[in-house]
Amino acid sequence: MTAPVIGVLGLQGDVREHRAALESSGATSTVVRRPEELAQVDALVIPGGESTTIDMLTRVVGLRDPLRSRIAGGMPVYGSCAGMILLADRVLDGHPDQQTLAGLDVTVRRNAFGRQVDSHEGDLEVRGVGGGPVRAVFIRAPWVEEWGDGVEVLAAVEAKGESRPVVVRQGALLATSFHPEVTGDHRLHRLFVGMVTAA
Ligand SMILES: NC(=O)CC[C@H](N)C(=O)O
Repeated sequence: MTAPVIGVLGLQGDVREHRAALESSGATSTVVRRPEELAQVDALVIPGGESTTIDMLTRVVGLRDPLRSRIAGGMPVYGSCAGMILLADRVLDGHPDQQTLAGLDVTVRRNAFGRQVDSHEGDLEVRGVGGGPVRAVFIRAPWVEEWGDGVEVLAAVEAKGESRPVVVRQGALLATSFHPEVTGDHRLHRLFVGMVTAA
């Protein structure tokens, strides 16, 4: 079987690191910055950054509607951090003008972990990812506050007295609150490439 072609949305964030992680997980990777480039890919990674900025830039470059329709049409997408926010159907603490690409039946809270712990790390068991805990690097990260029946919670952390999902999956959509591309551990990218191959 030929390797799936997975695009990395190249408007902001760790584009090079995501591409390297995808390539080492058996995919061919490419950068997506224009609608013509989106049309060439089987699947997409949306890196972290600032969700309001990425939202604004997708509109500027004419990618917002093509992205929304590819996602609604079942294209596999992995969103990390701001990418999780962009996939969410509902956002708490968003900017008043902020919109998302939608698809994932979750409500996410932006910057959920609060000021004292803007950035932190921890080891997490992720369902479906073998080989021991994953080092999770959270940077002004969101968490999932509500989720629909079709959403599988693959990992959660305890915060403010409750269990907060930080890795979720719904069909061909995968989202993490943290940044796996910065640790050199490619198991989450491998999970996603497996989802793309199966789709
Ligand atoms: N590391 C990140 O992607 C941070 C996300 C950012 N706080 C936002 O709301 O978009």
